[in-house]
Amino acid sequence: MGRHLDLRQAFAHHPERLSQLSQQAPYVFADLSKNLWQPQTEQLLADLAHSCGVTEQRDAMLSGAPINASEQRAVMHWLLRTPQDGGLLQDHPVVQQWGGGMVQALAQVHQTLEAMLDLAEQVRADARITDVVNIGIGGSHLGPEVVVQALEDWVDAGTQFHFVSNVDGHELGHVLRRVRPESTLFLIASKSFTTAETMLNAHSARAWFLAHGGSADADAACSIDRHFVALTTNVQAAAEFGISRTLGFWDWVGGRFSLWSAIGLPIAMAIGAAQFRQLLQGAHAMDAHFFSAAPAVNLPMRLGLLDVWNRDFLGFGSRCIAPYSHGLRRLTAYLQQLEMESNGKRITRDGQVLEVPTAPVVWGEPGTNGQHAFFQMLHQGQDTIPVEFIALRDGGKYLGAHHQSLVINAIAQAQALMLGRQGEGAERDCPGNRPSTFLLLQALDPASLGALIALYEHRVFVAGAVWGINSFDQWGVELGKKLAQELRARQQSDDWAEVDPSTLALMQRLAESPTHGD
Ligand SMILES: O=P(O)(O)OC[C@H]1O[C@H](O)[C@H](O)[C@@H](O)[C@@H]1O
Repeated sequence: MGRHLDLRQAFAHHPERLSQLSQQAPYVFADLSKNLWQPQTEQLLADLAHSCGVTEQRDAMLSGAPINASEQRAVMHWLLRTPQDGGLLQDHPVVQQWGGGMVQALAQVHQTLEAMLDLAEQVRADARITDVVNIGIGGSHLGPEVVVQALEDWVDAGTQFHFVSNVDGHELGHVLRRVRPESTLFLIASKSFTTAETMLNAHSARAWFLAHGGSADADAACSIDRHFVALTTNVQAAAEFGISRTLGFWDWVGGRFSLWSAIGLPIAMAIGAAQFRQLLQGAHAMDAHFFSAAPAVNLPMRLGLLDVWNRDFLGFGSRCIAPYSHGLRRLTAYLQQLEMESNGKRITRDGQVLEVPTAPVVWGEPGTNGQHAFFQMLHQGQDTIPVEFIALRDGGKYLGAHHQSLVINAIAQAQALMLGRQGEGAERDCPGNRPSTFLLLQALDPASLGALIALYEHRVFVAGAVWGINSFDQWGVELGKKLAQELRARQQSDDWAEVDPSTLALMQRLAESPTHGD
């Protein structure tokens, strides 16, 4: 049913294969027929999902239950794009059961959304602001960056958006050399407002601002108050930093799920309030599909189960994402955090070591560039690597011939992976029978992009629910941060005073005494 399936034979004997293994979902058409599975496979996987209680776990998320158990938090990023009246979910039986707490949470969501959109429109109307610098990392960076880049057709040409994330001074320096304090707005984006890279970048930006004509005096024309905004759940820490304008959000919004919240302010500034609402609307349409559609025609369910099939039954250790769209050139980086930080885990929710592999390595680059870089391995390498093509039905205003060429290349590559080539000599032959998924997005517009991102969020949920892991915490990132803090303290301590702070001396000293007190 899996590795022994010959896709060429399957299509030859079952012309109905495409219609059985593809479907339309909101803004996205998915062709799953070139994967190494059969309709019966999907039925068995649906039985597996049923036995793992995936639907019950999904409904628990919709009820506002604290399903992120290790942090005792609800998981409600989907609430951020739910209309005040519940929208397409208002008749859902679980929503019908919502208590006052959920109703109040939804009201707070809309209160914050209106404040955020008002601020966004104020900045867009202020001709003095020509540059917006978002300082944040991880979920406080990747989501806003991919959306602002993807929706550049809607971005006001009069304002430049910069995303600074790395602690490497080159990145912040590159931006500061190109902006002026009086025409720049700094967004300090950090859910915790403690992340070391973001805090150092924020302090350096403030120092630069004050050294180049900015003032700490709230009444000054070019003041911290007017030129810095904090996006965080930690309002107190933002105030201590000296920022008076803060847009807050809630603990039940995970960092990698936060672009729909105040973290999305740079998006709203870039595309405007109306288009930001379209982004939310597209995601909500996908939410309603995920929470309501039957498993057999529930695209996030089918894709999440396909991920389990490819990883655990076929043993594929990675998945290549190939967006055939320059606008989606940062999508893979975003999906790496979404998928690998959510499901890159070995312990189940009840503390047991998992016997099966979980999240694959997610990697890739836009097409057609990938065809000139790593597609050789995909066609003739020793490992089978599932490929995920993402193409646009409507290429927008850019040069029709270019879009046609782009989509034809994507389709041809999927076909070549499946068909392969035989009989032209060992070095020229391609084995074929290599799986791929083809996602055809309506267009690169706010609603379609919102739906696509929501599709990936829910797909990650489904795979995590089958594996029985908590897809919403990320304890693995704490150790490195802790060791970095200890190393910084050791480097500044007396007993290391004689150690040359150069990297090599540090590495040698660490080799002699790996941990504190050695
Ligand atoms: O938004 P912040 O609190 O600054 O956190 C930024 C990032 O820090 C860590 O890397 C977490 O693993 C990420 O999930 C988070 O997005």
